[in-house]
Amino acid sequence: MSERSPVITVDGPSGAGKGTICQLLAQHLGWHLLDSGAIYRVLALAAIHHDVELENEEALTLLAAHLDVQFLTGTDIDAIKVILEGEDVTTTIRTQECSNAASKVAALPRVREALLRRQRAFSAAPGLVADGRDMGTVVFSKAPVKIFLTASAEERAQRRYNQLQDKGFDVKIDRLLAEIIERDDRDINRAASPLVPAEDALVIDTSGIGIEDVLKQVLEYVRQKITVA
Ligand SMILES: Nc1ncnc2c1ncn2[C@@H]1O[C@H](COP(=O)(O)OP(=O)(O)OP(=O)(O)O)[C@@H](O)[C@H]1O
Ligand SMILES: Nc1ccn([C@@H]2O[C@H](COP(=O)(O)O)[C@@H](O)[C@H]2O)c(=O)n1
Repeated sequence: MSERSPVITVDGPSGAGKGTICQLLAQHLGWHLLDSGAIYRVLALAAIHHDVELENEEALTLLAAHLDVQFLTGTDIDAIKVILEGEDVTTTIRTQECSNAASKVAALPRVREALLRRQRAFSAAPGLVADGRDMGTVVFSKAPVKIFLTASAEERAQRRYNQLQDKGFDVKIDRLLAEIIERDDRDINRAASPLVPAEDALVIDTSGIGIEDVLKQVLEYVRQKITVA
């Protein structure tokens, strides 16, 4: 990691608003963006494509070390394309199947280890906004600004429901809530890099707080901690 490039880490459970806030923050600051969850999602999809079992740590570690993935940024930071082995998988990696598979492969310590260098390589001038579960605790543990976003499971399920309904998907909120609880449980209780706020992170419970107000709180905190434009 380049010592001169500051990193803002944003961790938290699924649906807490990390992706939304990280994109707005990176856009506002003109910084790079790391969506680390996308890397785990791509690995899970590669495993499915290559018939690798999601519990096979050895094979998955090898796959992770040689993962042929590209993140293509156009003029717009919110239009990042994800390319796996030459195929555009931007939409496919967002399916529920990939979400669940990602949280299974992410529980394996050697897989996480194999992806560390790839994630740290995103750190570059003028700065990086890093979105994930262990950005502040492990990947960028020396980051000068650490934020942990959370919200009740019910509110996160409702947000996901609204998001999927807007996209025309027919979904059941009970099923979304059950999947969120199951994924939280796996992420929080795994031995390797569990989902937990860094000791020096600002924790923001976004339940009942709109996106603009969360962004305002985050920006105020960033300005308290480091000098930014
Ligand atoms: N504070 C908020 N209030 C209401 N809706 C929100 C808020 N933050 C985010 N959302 C909405 O909730 C949905 C999920 O947000 P987002 O994708 O940013 O979550 P996430 O934490 O990145 O989840 P994941 O880890 O699963 O990718 C989006 O539709 C987003 O617009
Ligand atoms: N730093 C990270 C990021 C993600 N994960 C795992 O991947 C799953 C998908 O992540 P999204 O942020 O895209 O929803 C997530 O449930 C985690 O299991 C991780 O372990 N570490």
